[in-house]
Amino acid sequence: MGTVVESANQGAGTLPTNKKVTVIFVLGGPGSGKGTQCTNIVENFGYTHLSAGDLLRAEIKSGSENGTMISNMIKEGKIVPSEVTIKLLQRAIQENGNDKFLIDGFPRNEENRAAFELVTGIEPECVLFFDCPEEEMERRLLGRNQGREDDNIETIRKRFKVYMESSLPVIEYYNSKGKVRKIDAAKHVGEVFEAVKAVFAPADEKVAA
Ligand SMILES: Nc1ncnc2c1ncn2[C@@H]1O[C@H](COP(=O)(O)OP(=O)(O)O)[C@@H](O)[C@H]1O
Ligand SMILES: Nc1ccn([C@@H]2O[C@H](COP(=O)(O)OP(=O)(O)O)[C@@H](O)[C@H]2O)c(=O)n1
Ligand SMILES: [Mg+2]
Repeated sequence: MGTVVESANQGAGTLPTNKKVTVIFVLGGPGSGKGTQCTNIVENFGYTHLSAGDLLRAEIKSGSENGTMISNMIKEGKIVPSEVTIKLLQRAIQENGNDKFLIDGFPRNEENRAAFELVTGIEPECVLFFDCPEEEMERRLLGRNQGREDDNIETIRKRFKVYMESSLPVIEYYNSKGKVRKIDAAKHVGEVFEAVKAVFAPADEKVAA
């Protein structure tokens, strides 16, 4: 299995402004620990973290004309139309000085995936997939305490259904292209990060460590 560093030229894409970037998609069910591990990766490997959910929540707060629509979709656990989310991601990439991005919680369905590829021309370097049993994800979401309107049991069930029906096929698509790095996300945060590090660190560094 190639590491991120070994295959550094495969994941590049060029945005309309000609900015060349490397992108890793960070996927997994709601509550699998995507955001938590992205924070660790940022601290250790110099990536910039872009959470699609965070960008959508910021868009609601900014008083955007799409705010009510986005808010209603999130409360129902539905996936916001790609056009909206991709614009936010593109803007965030272009405004940032970094050229290495973790895109967390996107693409969440086939429409997200195909539209992003078409609009940005970016192919992900690889896909980090946090695999976690539903009952553990449910426990984590109910204990998250971030005041999120979608972290209630009714919406959580809807999000799990959307994940199974719409998001897992995207992971399967990338798996068939050999891009998925599957991580057992049911373990403690530190243990999960050890597995994440193995994806990022080149083989020679692993031997030296
Ligand atoms: N490995 C873990 N074990 C236990 N709790 C975790 C773990 N990873 C994250 N959490 C907690 O679970 C909740 C969901 O994690 P988060 O990173 O927000 O997941 P996601 O972005 O995939 O929804 C948070 O309260 C977080 O602190
Ligand atoms: N690509 C995306 C990502 C999130 N979202 C919406 O934002 C919600 C929260 O996403 P999130 O990534 O912050 O949620 P977690 O998986 O981190 O719990 C999702 O349930 C969707 O309603 C979306 O519509 N499209
Ligand atoms: Mg998250």
